[in-house]
Amino acid sequence: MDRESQSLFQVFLRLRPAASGASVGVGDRFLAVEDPEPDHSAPKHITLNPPNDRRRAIEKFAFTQVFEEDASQLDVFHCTGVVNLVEGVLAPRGGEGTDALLATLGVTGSGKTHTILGSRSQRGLTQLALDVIFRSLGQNLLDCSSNPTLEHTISASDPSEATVFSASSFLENVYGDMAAPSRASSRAPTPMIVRSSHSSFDFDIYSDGEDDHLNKPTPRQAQIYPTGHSQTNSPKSVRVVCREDSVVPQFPPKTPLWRGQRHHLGDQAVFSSPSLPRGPQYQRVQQLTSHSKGQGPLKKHFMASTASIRQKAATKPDQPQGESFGPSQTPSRRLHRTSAFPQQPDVSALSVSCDPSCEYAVVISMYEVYNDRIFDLLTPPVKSAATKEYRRRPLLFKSTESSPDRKLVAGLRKVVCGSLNQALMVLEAGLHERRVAGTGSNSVSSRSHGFFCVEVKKRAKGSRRHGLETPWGGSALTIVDLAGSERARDAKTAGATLAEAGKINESLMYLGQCLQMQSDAVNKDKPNLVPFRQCKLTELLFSNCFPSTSSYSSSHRHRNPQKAVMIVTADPLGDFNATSQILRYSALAREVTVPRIPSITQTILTNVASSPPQQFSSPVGSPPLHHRPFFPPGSTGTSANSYSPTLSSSPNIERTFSHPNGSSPGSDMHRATMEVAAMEISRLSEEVEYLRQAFESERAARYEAESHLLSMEDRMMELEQAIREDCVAEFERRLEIEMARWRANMQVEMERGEEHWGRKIEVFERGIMASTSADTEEEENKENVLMEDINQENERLRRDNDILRRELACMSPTKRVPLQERGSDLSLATGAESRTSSPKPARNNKQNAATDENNLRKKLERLRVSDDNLQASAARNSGSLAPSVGAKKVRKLATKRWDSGMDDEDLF
Ligand SMILES: Nc1ncnc2c1ncn2[C@@H]1O[C@H](COP(=O)(O)OP(=O)(O)OP(=O)(O)O)[C@@H](O)[C@H]1O
Repeated sequence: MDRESQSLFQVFLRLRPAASGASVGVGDRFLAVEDPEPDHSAPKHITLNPPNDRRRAIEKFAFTQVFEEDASQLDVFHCTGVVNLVEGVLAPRGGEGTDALLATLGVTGSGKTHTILGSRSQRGLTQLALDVIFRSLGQNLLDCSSNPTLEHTISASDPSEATVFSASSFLENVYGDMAAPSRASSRAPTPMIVRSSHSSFDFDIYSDGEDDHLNKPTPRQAQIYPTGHSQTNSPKSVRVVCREDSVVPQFPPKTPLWRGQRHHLGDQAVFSSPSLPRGPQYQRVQQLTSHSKGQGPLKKHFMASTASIRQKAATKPDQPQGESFGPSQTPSRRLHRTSAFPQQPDVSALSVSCDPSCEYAVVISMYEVYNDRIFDLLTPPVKSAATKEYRRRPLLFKSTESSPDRKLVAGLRKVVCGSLNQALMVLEAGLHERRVAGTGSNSVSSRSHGFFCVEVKKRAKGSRRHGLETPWGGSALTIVDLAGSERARDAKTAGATLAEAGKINESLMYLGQCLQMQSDAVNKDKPNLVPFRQCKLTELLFSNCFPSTSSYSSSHRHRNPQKAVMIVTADPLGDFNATSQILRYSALAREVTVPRIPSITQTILTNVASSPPQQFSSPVGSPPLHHRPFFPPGSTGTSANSYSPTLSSSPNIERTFSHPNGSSPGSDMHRATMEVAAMEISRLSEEVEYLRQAFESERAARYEAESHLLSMEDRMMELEQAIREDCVAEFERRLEIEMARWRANMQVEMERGEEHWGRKIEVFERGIMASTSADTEEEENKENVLMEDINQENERLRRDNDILRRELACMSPTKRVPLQERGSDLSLATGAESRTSSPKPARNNKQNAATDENNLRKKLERLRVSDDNLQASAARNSGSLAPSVGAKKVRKLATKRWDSGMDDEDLF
């Protein structure tokens, strides 16, 4: 058995064409395809020349086959043996069939999705495989519309706890789901206008479905990509949109295409070998598909147009690149009309045999592996009550009761399709849910590993006739579009998209380990210990690769290990490091050659007159080996031409050395051995020299790095110091500000307090004043009463005075009544009356007058005394608080008294 057939995967390499308008060779093309070996029509080997670094090793890789840039979708379809895979699944010769896996692997933007799902005008391997399957099944295919119990019976015999739908009910549900637009979370629309995030102008690229249009660069485009780099590799993150994106016909059509429709069934058993040699047949295929050769990298596969319709964050100029839109931002759901699906390449001439004694059913399911979890793409997300976000439930990859020996994705939604169109529409619906985002490397970059499963169920015909439903068996073709590895720097991803990229790269790393282990195992005849349980992706890809060893297997039907094909895609003008890494772990064989400059060894070698052809064989896929000197292309000297190393067709690489002149082996064996030894010594010493130089340069680089590290540490310390000082200064400045503010506040508070107390004192004073004035008023009232009394007394006395004066004036000395007889006022009055009524004798008149005078004086004296008393009592009453008022009154009284006194004196 040859080594290639022992591999778990056949590995093909497909090179992506350069961006349209780019001239090959202008950019740094680092990958060269070796000419096919004489016994092979197609190339199998490539050489990887590190750009701009002649000291790096030149690596050679072997693949099952290499597809150059001009290979069409049909070439890839034929030569990768998809038809073989389909045949294995249909099992025309009876039995359960063989599961098949077809996957693409590569750096982001290298053309994986293009290969698997095609472009707007070219179908991908998925559509072609589906076409062949439906065409091949023909009349043996059952449809839910004609077999109402089909759905039920498939569901009953499905081992994976799946929910089975008929295509018509599923599509009606999906396309009639009015809530879908608001919740579809994975794909946002691509705007018609594409803006370069680094340029100030709009950059519009429209596709009208014609390849030529796509391939012609606009003047602006040519300006942006003058050196031939593809857009997808451009750091300018240009988004490519298609005109049809904005004019996608309304769906569903008025007459649903799936109702009562059966696809045209091609003739049976027209089987074409997928392994077309590169002879006339290959040429014919190339001629047939020559129209598709102009595919440029600007084309989108037709599903990608859906993706672009719902393109996410990075396509919006104002959105941070790579970020996903929320569900609410997703506009209406627009899916393609089946007539809008591309029809080319045409595989109507192809079909494979199916088992004529069996009836078949095609069941489709889709899921994606995102962040190492499996999500069903055909089950709509459910709105979470807590977060109000649409979420999908992750599914388990496990053994179920019905499949104890085999792990399956449990709980998927599966759709029974009766025609190619139905299958394409289900595929479209599933892709609609798949996560994509625009990154700096690819405008429609897959952010998850997408799995498209076509289960071909099979059972013996006529089992229903006897009322017994035989359970369905069968196999599946799984088509996988892996997410691309990417470098965050190039992809310019951030946030969630960056985290996604981390998970993608991690799962691809595990996949790489598995692939490397399998190639090591094949090359070294070691047991196949592939560590595929490290992540979901590798589990899904590898767990069916091995024959079942479970104890259950005896009681269950035997399953063949799956047949697997991996198509590695690479852009020869893309990122060298990322591409070489993928090639390293995916290649079936690898050889590393240390480059050397022609030296004295060559001279020795050229002087060797003759040497027998020598064959050296070395295992490949092992850690880098240093083989015989390899003369890089372009190096001078005959030896470069003489020793052109080639990788053999087998994964085991062999190097054959032959003399250009084809001269016969030397007669002297010893001499030949010595020459070979000399060659080897020379080579080894050159290698030693090279390694010494490499070591020296590495050491110098290390010193440089260390000194750089030290200076960086110093710089860090300085920076830290500066930052600390800045912090202190800032702290002090703020403290100062705070203190000033505190002081100002304090001042304000104090003023407020003073004002407050001032107001309180004022109120208190007003209270005191109010009480004082009340007292004063009372005193005044009392004084007024006294004054009134005094005034009355004065008035009375004045009257008395007047009376007395009148009496004095009117009275003759003889008739005058002596004053002493009037002891009191009353007696005065009565005396006056009595004097008027009884006159006295004249002899006593003088004496009486003198007495009267004395009486009057005494009386006046008494009055004066009574005034003093009044004054004293007034002073007593007024108290200490109003002495001035008392004094004033006293002075007033005194004035009155003296006025009265004057009056009295005037009287005398
Ligand atoms: N063989 C090809 N012929 C023409 N165009 C191609 C080819 N391969 C890739 N392209 C173009 O290159 C661009 C990127 O390709 P694609 O989306 O398939 O990359 P990818 O590897 O799937 O990227 P990712 O991993 O980010 O999803 C697309 O515009 C596609 O049309």
